[in-house]
Amino acid sequence: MTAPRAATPSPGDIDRLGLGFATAKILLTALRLGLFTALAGGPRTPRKLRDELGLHGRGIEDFLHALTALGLLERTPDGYRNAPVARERLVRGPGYAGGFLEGADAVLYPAWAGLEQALRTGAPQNTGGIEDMLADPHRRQGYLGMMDALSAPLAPYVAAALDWRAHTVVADVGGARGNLLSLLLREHPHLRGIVFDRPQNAPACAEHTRGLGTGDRIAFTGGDFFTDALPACDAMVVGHVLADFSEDERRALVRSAYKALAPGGALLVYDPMPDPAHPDLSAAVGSLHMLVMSPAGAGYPPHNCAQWLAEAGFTGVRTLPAGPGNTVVTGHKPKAAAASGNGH
Ligand SMILES: C[S@@+](CC[C@H](N)C(=O)[O-])C[C@H]1O[C@@H](n2cnc3c(N)ncnc32)[C@H](O)[C@@H]1O
Repeated sequence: MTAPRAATPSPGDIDRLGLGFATAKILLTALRLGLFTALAGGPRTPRKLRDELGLHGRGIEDFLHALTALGLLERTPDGYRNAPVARERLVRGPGYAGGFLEGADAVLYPAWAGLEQALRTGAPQNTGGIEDMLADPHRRQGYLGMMDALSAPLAPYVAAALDWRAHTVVADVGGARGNLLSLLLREHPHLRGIVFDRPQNAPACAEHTRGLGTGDRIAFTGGDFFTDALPACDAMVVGHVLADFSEDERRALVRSAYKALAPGGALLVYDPMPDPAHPDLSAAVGSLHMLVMSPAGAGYPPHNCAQWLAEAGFTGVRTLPAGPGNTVVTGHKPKAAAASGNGH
């Protein structure tokens, strides 16, 4: 069977695709400079912006012109001002959508410069591993913000993927600072939660869940999900985690999940799950992030995940789309299963 064809670019599109890095860097640099935030106070001339942002002056007109052509700024007789979308989403403060992009600029952009090298060698192109990053409070905070930005749009899909009335304690394994779990618990007030993650994330989780009003319903367990038992629970979320690791490690984690769940409990996995039969740029890009950022990670087709769950003993395995680039897979531990696992 042949795969459905993706949209065919015109010859003119090819240059635009190839120079996409320039457009990306214009937006990312504007965010890094705090340009949209500076313009929240009203229009500014290029000269005023140069002084406020500490710039040289050369190139500023072209830079502002480009942002205007992108629809992010508007030119007025008093100078440049934010276009409506920039006013709503790119000014630092509530509703700011630039946090993830600022993190992507700092972490992903340099790693993507090594895409060719990653494809040739299979080696990640970032500097330092997760433990280095977690040891640095500033980088850790940026990382946690990026994770929140990636998973928050999936919360409605997670909240709708199971009949949560049948569950009481949900563990979010690799749950970071409890952002997604908080959104789920706010949607289903009878649930209590456990975040299982590296111990370094405990203070951030306590602070973040307190801020979201779920601190009294969420406990934190620190550990290593490859060497420690996972928390006992009757529902478990493993999101944006399996794709960071090799296939053997994913299978091992799914088996640990099965062991920790009570009979009748449910496992929910979400990740970028590119399926070659259905080309999806978001899923493929999400998967390539893992190529350049991790030693063995990659997205995987939904049917592979379904198979790992079935091999571990889960039944009723279902696959559900979860917005651009992500898929949710769920399965249940049979009610008759022994709590300690199925012997696989
Ligand atoms: C990509 S983030 C996903 C966070 C969250 N689930 C989400 O969707 O936003 C992976 C998480 O797994 C945690 N993690 C990585 N290796 C771990 C390990 N060996 N044991 C426990 N947690 C780990 C990281 O600290 C991080 O919070």
